[in-house]
Amino acid sequence: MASSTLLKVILLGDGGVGKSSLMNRYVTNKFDSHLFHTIGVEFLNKELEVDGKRVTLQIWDTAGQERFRSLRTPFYRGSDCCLLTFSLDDGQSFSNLANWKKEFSFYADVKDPDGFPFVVLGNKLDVPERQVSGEDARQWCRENGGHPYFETSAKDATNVASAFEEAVRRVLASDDRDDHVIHTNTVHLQRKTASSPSCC
Ligand SMILES: Nc1nc2c(ncn2[C@@H]2O[C@H](COP(=O)(O)OP(=O)(O)OP(=O)(O)O)[C@@H](O)[C@H]2O)c(=O)[nH]1
Repeated sequence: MASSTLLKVILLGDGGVGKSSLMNRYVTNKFDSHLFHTIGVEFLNKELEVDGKRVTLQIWDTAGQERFRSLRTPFYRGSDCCLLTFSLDDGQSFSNLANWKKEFSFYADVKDPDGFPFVVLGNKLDVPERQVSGEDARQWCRENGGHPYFETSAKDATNVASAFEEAVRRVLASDDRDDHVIHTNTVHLQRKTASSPSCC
């Protein structure tokens, strides 16, 4: 019987840092330079194999703008991994990482935030006007739980797949629960496409 592990990964970070773009780049390999702000949450599924293990990644993209807070927070529970995202050309989005970690941990009911599989993404690596150095970002990660750090570009696809794969590795390393396993002859997961995202 073919089986796959279902993992829920959630993207958080300020509005405009590139969460939707990262999800779209990873799942559909496309980039849109005129994306609208997300309202609430959307998700796409991606199937992949990591270290010989089949995984169905359910990627949840959330609205980063403060006014959508009450629409996104109900979807944090049950996340296996959280991608804390900021933009390398926006120092404020980096300063806000701690708030995002706190908001996620509260609404997802995470008892030990530093032990949870967070992965930090500094996006828009392709933009020359950089405001956050790699050293500052790595230091923040070291001081806040030792989370892995990736500098990505949704625009030119740099490091996007590596970041999601590392997220999967972190979860698999931290979690052997059997309740993630789905059997493909008993459960049919509908593949979502970028043209018809699920929107809540
Ligand atoms: N140059 C460059 N632009 C990017 C990159 N990623 C996203 N963008 C652009 O940044 C803008 C915002 O991207 P989104 O993906 O909508 O950002 P978001 O974090 O989902 O925003 P919210 O939905 O408001 O939370 C869009 O114009 C994107 O085209 C990147 O890696 N490089």
